Amino acid sequence: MTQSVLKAAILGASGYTGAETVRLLRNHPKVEVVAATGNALAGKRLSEIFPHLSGAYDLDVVTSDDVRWDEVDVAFGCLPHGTSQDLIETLPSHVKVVDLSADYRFRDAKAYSAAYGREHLAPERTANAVYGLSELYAEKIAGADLVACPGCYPTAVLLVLLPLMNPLVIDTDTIIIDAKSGASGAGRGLKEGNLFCEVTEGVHAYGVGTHRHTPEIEQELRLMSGDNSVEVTFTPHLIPMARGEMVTCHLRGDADAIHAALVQAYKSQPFVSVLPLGSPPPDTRHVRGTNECRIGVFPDRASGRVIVFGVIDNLVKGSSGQAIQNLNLMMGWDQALGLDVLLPLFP
Ligand SMILES: NC(=O)C1=CN([C@@H]2O[C@H](COP(=O)(O)OP(=O)(O)OC[C@H]3O[C@@H](n4cnc5c(N)ncnc54)[C@H](OP(=O)(O)O)[C@@H]3O)[C@@H](O)[C@H]2O)C=CC1
Ligand SMILES: CC(=O)N[C@@H](CCC(=O)OP(=O)(O)O)C(=O)O
Repeated sequence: MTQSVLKAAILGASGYTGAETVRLLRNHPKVEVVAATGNALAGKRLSEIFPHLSGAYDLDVVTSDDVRWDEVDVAFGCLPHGTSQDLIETLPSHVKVVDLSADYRFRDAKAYSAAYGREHLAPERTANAVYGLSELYAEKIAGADLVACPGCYPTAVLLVLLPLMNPLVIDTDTIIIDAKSGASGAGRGLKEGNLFCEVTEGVHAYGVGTHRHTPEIEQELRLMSGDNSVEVTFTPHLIPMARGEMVTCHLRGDADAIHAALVQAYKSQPFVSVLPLGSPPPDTRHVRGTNECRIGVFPDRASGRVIVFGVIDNLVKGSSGQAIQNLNLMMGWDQALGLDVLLPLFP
């Protein structure tokens, strides 16, 4: 690839993460979006589906069969799990892939099948894909051809927990994670559970004890700690807002040591900030529309536990923003390229 501008196809541009990737790439000086795909919505223009994108790339939404792949350098996979591998496995080998689905997150194809209920088409490819948690795996991401972006919950959870794993500064027997997400985390597809009346004016847990992000989180904690017995209790909740996600991690350890490990891990990172001890807890509105993860550490003197909060925007750091950060790393560019222009939308 010698040209100065990389040509990108957005697979699933008619969905939330696809549209957000298009919006963010409008600011990117080294990437041009040349193709946008959809399924049911193919045949429309992008601005018909998403009027807010009329000032971005107003492309025709086509099916992937109609993309001129010889003109594409990189594909962002913003497709449902399963559909993603079906399509990615057909792409010509010169196309780099940044996948936002779960299809290449598991090193072990059997673990993928157990969590997602289908056989993997390319067990070797998933075994060798790089897990795209940008801050922790930048060296592996650099030069990779296929990067699997973490799920939105695992992104926030692992940014909090991975720096505490090696050296270990918490008790790994008692990790409890309480998580909350806005409804855009479930995608734009029509689902009863996403109807306004099902979401507004209430909060409910879902996937209790069974959520598919639990094995993804445990895979990464086990790899980092070298301890295959690490388990977590992970409970997600749906809350009545469009975007934003908060994870509350209840840990056993020393608050000062936990805070110091997090500060050390992220001291040179542009997109993760660890608040000083004693600051007010972070709020999803402090990172809304940005690629930032903000972390706050609080000792609970009465219980001896430590409570660590992480907040992200699920559509930016939890998906499209991190995907672009990963492309930057893959290409050897500044990881913040095109992403550091964003200030939070508040309130
Ligand atoms: N939403 C979030 O916060 C996050 C999502 N992710 C992951 O990113 C991926 C995309 O999520 P999201 O954008 O929310 O999903 P959406 O449901 O909003 O969008 C899905 C996209 O995939 C297309 N699509 C669906 N079925 C097919 C098919 N059979 N063939 C071709 N295209 C198809 C849709 O096209 P059309 O609408 O035209 O039918 C649409 O463009 C998922 O794997 C999700 O888990 C990851 C992190 C966060
Ligand atoms: C609110 C909501 O429904 N959230 C989704 C998570 C979306 C996500 O980011 O994860 P994946 O990429 O693994 O789909 C869920 O709980 O399944």
